[in-house]
Amino acid sequence: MVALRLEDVSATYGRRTILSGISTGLLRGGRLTAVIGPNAAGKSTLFKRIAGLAKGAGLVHLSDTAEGPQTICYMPQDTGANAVLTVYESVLLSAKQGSGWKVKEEELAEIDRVLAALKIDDLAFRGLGELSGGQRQLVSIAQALVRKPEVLLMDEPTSALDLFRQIEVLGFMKHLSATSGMAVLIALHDLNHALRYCDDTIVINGGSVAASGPTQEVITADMLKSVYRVDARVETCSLGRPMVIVDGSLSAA
Ligand SMILES: Nc1ncnc2c1ncn2[C@@H]1O[C@H](COP(=O)(O)OP(=O)(O)OP(=O)(O)O)[C@@H](O)[C@H]1O
Repeated sequence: MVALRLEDVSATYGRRTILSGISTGLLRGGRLTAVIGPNAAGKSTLFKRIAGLAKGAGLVHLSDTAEGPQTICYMPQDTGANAVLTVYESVLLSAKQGSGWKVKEEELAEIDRVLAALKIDDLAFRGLGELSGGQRQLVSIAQALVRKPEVLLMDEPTSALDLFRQIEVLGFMKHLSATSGMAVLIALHDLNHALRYCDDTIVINGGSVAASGPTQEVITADMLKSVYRVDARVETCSLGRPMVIVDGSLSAA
């Protein structure tokens, strides 16, 4: 199964250093890893650096992988709407990236499966330009999944989704990574989603790793205070699940 490890990774835009000294343990296939941290901490930049879309020193180690074009897939936070294509065409185009243009039956069947799994099969022949923000986000997820990457980097994939869709998508990703062996890294702002769905969590703050490890060990009141500047508690709800309860911001206290 694929495993990803970062060794002293940095990232720069021009002369500006955004990330430095980012090292991780083995991020294994079959697991979901949350990447959390405040706005502008460097989460998207980290994903771009891993995907080879940003420059910087250090090493991105990938083991037990075929290292083809489908190895790493980055699903960006903002996906523009190409009004010319239908949903189906855009997903097919993504599936064919890096391979020939001959379309096989099983590729079409896979697109049907992914659209159905994300419950957007009814949108297949609608133009991208006429979709809502949440619908477009689901299409972006479909475009990433049909490529069947070994490492999937999802940048805030649920930010435009309603509550029902958020838990559907995250539950589906957890199931998919466990069954397919894909390593999934998800940038998230909702820390309760990280606690519920993600095995491990990496906290980025000011371009460095502030904490990393099993999610429940990482998301603590102390971390929330030092990284997010909020007074918060992590308590067990009536169903036995840990939950973040925010009492206020430190600057307002
Ligand atoms: N193309 C770019 N050129 C120069 N600076 C950039 C570029 N993209 C991002 N930055 C800067 O890099 C820093 C990190 O941005 P990044 O998008 O990685 O943060 P983030 O943690 O994903 O933030 P958010 O939670 O707000 O999405 C920010 O200060 C941002 O202004």
